[in-house]
Amino acid sequence: MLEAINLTKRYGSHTALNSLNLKIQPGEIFALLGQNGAGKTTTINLFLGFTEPTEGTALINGISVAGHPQEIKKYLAYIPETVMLYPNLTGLENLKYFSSLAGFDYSEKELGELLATAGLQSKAFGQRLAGYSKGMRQKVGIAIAVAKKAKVLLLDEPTSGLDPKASNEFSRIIRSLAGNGTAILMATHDIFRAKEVASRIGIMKEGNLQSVIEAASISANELESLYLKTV
Ligand SMILES: Nc1ncnc2c1ncn2[C@@H]1O[C@H](COP(=O)(O)OP(=O)(O)OP(=O)(O)O)[C@@H](O)[C@H]1O
Repeated sequence: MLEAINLTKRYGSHTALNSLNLKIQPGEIFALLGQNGAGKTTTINLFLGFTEPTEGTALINGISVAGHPQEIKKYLAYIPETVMLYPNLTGLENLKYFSSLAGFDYSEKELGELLATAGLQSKAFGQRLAGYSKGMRQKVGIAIAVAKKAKVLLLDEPTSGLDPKASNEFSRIIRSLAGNGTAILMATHDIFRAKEVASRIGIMKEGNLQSVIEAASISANELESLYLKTV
C-alpha cells in the first residue's frame, strides 16, 4: 500500500507538492494527471526516496520512506519514462542481474517466462539491450517488477513515446499486475490511457491534488473536459 500524509516538497519558496493526502490500496491503479510542473514526478520521487519531504510522510506498506530508505526498496519497482538498464547485457541477463539484486535466483526458463509474460518476443531475449526499442526496454522493466514480486509499482509517464499497440499491451500488463495485488501509482499525460487503465484518477495543479475521480464514473471525454477545466 502507498500512503501520503500531508506530503509536501518545497524548493526554496516554490512549493512543488502541497500537503498531499492519498492512499493507494493493493490492486489499485492510481493515475496522476497534470500539466508540466504540476508535481507528479515530485510525488513519485518522494515515494522512491529520491528526494526528502519538506513536511509530511510518504509510507510504503506502512513504512516511512525517508526513515527506512533501504527497507522500502524491497517492496518497490519503478519504471521511469526511459528504462535505463545495462546496454551491453541481453534482456535475459539484465533481468537475471536485477532480480538477483532483489534476492531472487531464477532459472533461465523462469527468466524467459517472465520476459514472455511482460510481452517481449522470444527472439529478443538474447539480444543486447542497446538494440532494443523503448517499448522493448519497458517490457524488461515490467519483467523486473514482476520478478521482484514488487508490492508497489511506480510509473512515470510509462506510455510516452510508445506506439498505440505497445501502449495498449502495456495497459493490459499493468492491469494484470494490479489484479495480482500490486498497488500502482502512475504519472501520465495520456488522459485516454489513464481512463482506460486506472481505478482512480487524480488531477494535479501547481502542487495541489485538485480532484480525485473514480475512473468507472466518467467517460474519456468527460475526463478531458474536467482536466481542461482544472488545470
Ligand atoms: N530539483 C529541483 N529544484 C528546484 N525545483 C524543482 C526541482 N524538481 C522539481 N522542481 C519544480 O517542482 C515543480 C514540480 O515539478 P515536477 O517535476 O514534479 O512536475 P511534473 O508534474 O512531473 O511535470 P512534467 O509533466 O513536466 O514531468 C516544478 O515547478 C519544478 O520546476
